[in-house]
Amino acid sequence: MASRKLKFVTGNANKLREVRAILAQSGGTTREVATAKCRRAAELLGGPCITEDTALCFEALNGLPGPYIKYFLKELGHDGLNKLLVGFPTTAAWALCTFAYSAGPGSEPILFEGRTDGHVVTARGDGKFGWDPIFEPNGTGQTYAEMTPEKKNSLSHRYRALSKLQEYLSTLKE
Ligand SMILES: O=P(O)(O)OP(=O)(O)OP(=O)(O)OC[C@H]1O[C@@H](n2cnc3c(O)ncnc32)[C@H](O)[C@@H]1O
Ligand SMILES: [Mg+2]
Repeated sequence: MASRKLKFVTGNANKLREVRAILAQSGGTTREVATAKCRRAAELLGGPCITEDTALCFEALNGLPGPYIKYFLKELGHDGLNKLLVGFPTTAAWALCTFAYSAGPGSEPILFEGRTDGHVVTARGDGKFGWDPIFEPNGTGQTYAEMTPEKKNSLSHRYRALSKLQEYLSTLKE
């Protein structure tokens, strides 16, 4: 199957420089992890599939733990993740969700990213899901764990990525 590389068309070198910088910031590694997972899933399934990866990125640590958050959370817990940032000038962080769609084995996965910006805080709320208690999206005054599911799903990294995926899938149906 022909690979479908997406091309950014511009005659403006400044646009290109800024788009490159912003994409690099959103994590080359995150996209590599998401692409590899989806490619492998499509091979194993022998058909089209969707996978999802979630990263939690600390500004003070240049985006780490990023896609490795699962292991950091497991080993350090909510408290340990807060302690990681002691001594740094900022607790700013962003949650990044990457959906990957593959049309089937050998077909290059297409990625859909959603980002929500916020801060890492001392755990608050009823934490049933991962790092929800320690992530407070900007302007909400609540951690993900303190929000109703409806509220989280109206502003979350996952909601934003899924909107893009949904839009793409709706164009395939035509
Ligand atoms: O099989 P997969 O889909 O990979 O599921 P996973 O649990 O391994 O998930 P990831 O590899 O994406 O790792 C992300 C980590 O972040 C956690 N996580 C993912 N989405 C989250 C969210 O919306 N709120 C809080 N924690 C989340 C999740 O529990 C993992 O510990
Ligand atoms: Mg995983």
